[in-house]
Amino acid sequence: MQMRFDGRLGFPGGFVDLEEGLEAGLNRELEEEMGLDVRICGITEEDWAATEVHDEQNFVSHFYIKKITLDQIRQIETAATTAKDHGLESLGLVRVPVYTLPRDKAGGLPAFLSNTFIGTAREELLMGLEQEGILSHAEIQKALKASGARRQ
Ligand SMILES: O=c1[nH]cnc2c1ncn2[C@@H]1O[C@H](COP(=O)(O)OP(=O)(O)O)[C@@H](O)[C@H]1O
Repeated sequence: MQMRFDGRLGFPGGFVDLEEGLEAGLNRELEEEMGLDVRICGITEEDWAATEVHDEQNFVSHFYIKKITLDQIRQIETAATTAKDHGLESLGLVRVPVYTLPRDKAGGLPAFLSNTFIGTAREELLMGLEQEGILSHAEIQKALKASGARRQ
């Protein structure tokens, strides 16, 4: 995820121009915000995961999930600090702790979830973790309970 300019956590992305198309617009935003080399890890239609209509705010959001290797993650993290929007729209990439610290049962993912997220980003994170089999539904519920946050 990334720390946004407004101090909230969210996913890299942004508004897409009608004429450019969804994946092209997303890849443009990923390049601007985190310096993603779209020739190596570009997003395609096959990575689509969910769509949500936001009636009150008058927009539709699309969420994509792409599995990449640890090497690719490292490359992206290294490039991110030289991206066009680094220090402006994006204040840095953030890895998500997907464990709970046994010490206090609230460190790790529960503590991470108690941060402030933009829009439905927390929901999207949890959906992605479950959909990709990284955490079970029960593990997510447990982390949410320990975090004091409620699933929307
Ligand atoms: O990661 C995300 N998940 C879900 N919704 C998001 C995410 N990032 C931004 N949004 C939503 O998209 C809309 C525009 O967000 P943002 O504040 O980034 O654009 P802006 O800077 O052009 O106003 C907001 O309504 C926000 O709630």
